[in-house]
Amino acid sequence: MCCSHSRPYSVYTEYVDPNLFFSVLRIYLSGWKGNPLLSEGLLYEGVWDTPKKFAGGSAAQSSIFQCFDVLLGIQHTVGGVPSDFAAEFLQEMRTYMPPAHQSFLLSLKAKPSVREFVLSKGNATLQKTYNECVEAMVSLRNYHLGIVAKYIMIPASRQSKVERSSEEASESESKGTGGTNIMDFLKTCIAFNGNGNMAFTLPYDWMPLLNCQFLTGYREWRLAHLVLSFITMGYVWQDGETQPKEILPRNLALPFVEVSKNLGLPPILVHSDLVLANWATRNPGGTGKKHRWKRPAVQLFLEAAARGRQKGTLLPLPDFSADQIGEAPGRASEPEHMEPIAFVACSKVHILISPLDYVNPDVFYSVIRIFLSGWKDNPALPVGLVYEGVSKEPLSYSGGSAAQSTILHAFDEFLGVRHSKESADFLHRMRDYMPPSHRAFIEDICGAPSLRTHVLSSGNGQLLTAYNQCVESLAALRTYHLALVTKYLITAPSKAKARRTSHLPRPPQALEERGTGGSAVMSFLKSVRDKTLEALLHPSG
Ligand code: HEM
Ligand SMILES: N[C@@H](CC(=O)c1ccccc1NC=O)C(=O)O
Repeated sequence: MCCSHSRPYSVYTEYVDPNLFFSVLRIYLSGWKGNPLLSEGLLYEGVWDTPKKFAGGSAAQSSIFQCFDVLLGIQHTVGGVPSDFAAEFLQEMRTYMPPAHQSFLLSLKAKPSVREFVLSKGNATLQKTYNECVEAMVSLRNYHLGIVAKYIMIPASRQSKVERSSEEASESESKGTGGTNIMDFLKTCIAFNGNGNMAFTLPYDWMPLLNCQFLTGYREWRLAHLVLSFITMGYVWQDGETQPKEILPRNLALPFVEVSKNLGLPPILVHSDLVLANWATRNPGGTGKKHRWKRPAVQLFLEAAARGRQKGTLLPLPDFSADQIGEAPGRASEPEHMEPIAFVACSKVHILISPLDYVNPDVFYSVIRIFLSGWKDNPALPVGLVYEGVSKEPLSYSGGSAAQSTILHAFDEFLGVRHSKESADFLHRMRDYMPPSHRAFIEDICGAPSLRTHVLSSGNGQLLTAYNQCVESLAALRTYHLALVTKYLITAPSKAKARRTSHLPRPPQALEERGTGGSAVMSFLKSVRDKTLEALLHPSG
């Protein structure tokens, strides 16, 4: 199907200058319907007595996409919230097409769609081809989103900056507010898809130089790190592990390094991007607990399979941020409450790991995992990545890993678990990938008097039992995690290899032996679990 090709778009976007398009050409395409500049419409003198409203010229009036939609049985949203009226809009756009095109669409609509035909046949090959066509449409529309961002959103944000700065004249110039407003850019990259989930547009072809001075407040800096890290991972691994990008372009590298320095984080995707910052309130205006449902905000992992370049896979992740554990009953300062707190905390994490069961292990391994991979201890990018404009030498950073989650580090220190030198070295290195306040929190726990020594010296049997329950539940959690890792990293890939055909890309091989954080997975995780058990106290005498 011809839409598997985005070349015609590339040709167009190669020679039309975005600023010229936005500030000179675009107005001549505008109409007088829904246009505040001509809100009453236009009077066609001598033709009609009253002004008429007509929409401006738009590629939505091209019959080709609509034709594919009808053929493939793709249905667009009808009604709903005011901004969600795709079907009505596209229908109206048909009235701007030449009548021959309109009647062609009508004749297509009158027949059963290809979708119905494919469904009725129950033929797997036919279904696969059909799905490829649908995916090609998605890919093309994603590509188009990028074009819209490049030709409208980014020039618009520049213009609003120019308007602002002409008001503030020399003041803003002296502050060096050149480049694109990073927040406008981030908003442009993150768009809502039909399900209300946020999705990304990849800016590889049009990434402007971003100005971080527009970021206000910690939350915005964290959002910037989250988005820039996703774009970076997508960029580096877009063509798979055999052809990683070795240079991160300046327009991405410079703001990413600046944002990272500001936050005290490394310039790579970290656990605090993927999990901790990756949620949003479902209904920001709503009140009451029901309305404050958290959900992952940016969960799109970028996959370059089949040259589509802009596909995505949703990765549902639990949010196991420390604030949830704060809901546990009891007060930390009182020893008798120690058991409920640590126990509830561990079992909460346990519950929160479970939802991962619904992430398909094949998809995780073959599609998603590569985008968590880093450029340290990774044979696919052994020398590291050059951050253009930052350093001539390549820099090495470990990939995103839950070993960067603060919670088990905190429990280990709190309970006095001592790991082997090799595991401890790795885990300590992972602390450099945490937000500095998390690192400091762990250090505070290390600096406090030892709970384990206190329990031992207290001679209090109840306290010792409570302590041991906590250690056991921590070890049980690690045993559970080991089973999860076996399912996702051992069983699934070996089954995938044994199968000859799959719609998924060939599973990557570079990190077969290692975790995305760089550890020697099974021996590391077993040692960490076994050393946890070694912390158990035995009543003396
Ligand atoms: C698909 C699911 C998962 C896989 C395949 C997986 C895999 C791994 C691997 C390979 C490591 C070793 C470190 C590295 O090199 O990256 C690791 C460590 C770790 N993972 Fe997971 N993980 C998964 C989900 C989770 C979840 C949901 C949690 C949430 C609590 C978690 C918590 C940890 C922790 C805390 C460590 C550090 C070792 C420890 O302290 O026990 N993992 N994981
Ligand atoms: N280190 C793991 C992946 C991992 O850490 C992970 C897997 C699923 C969901 C979240 C994860 N890490 C979060 O920071 C791996 O080697 O595949």
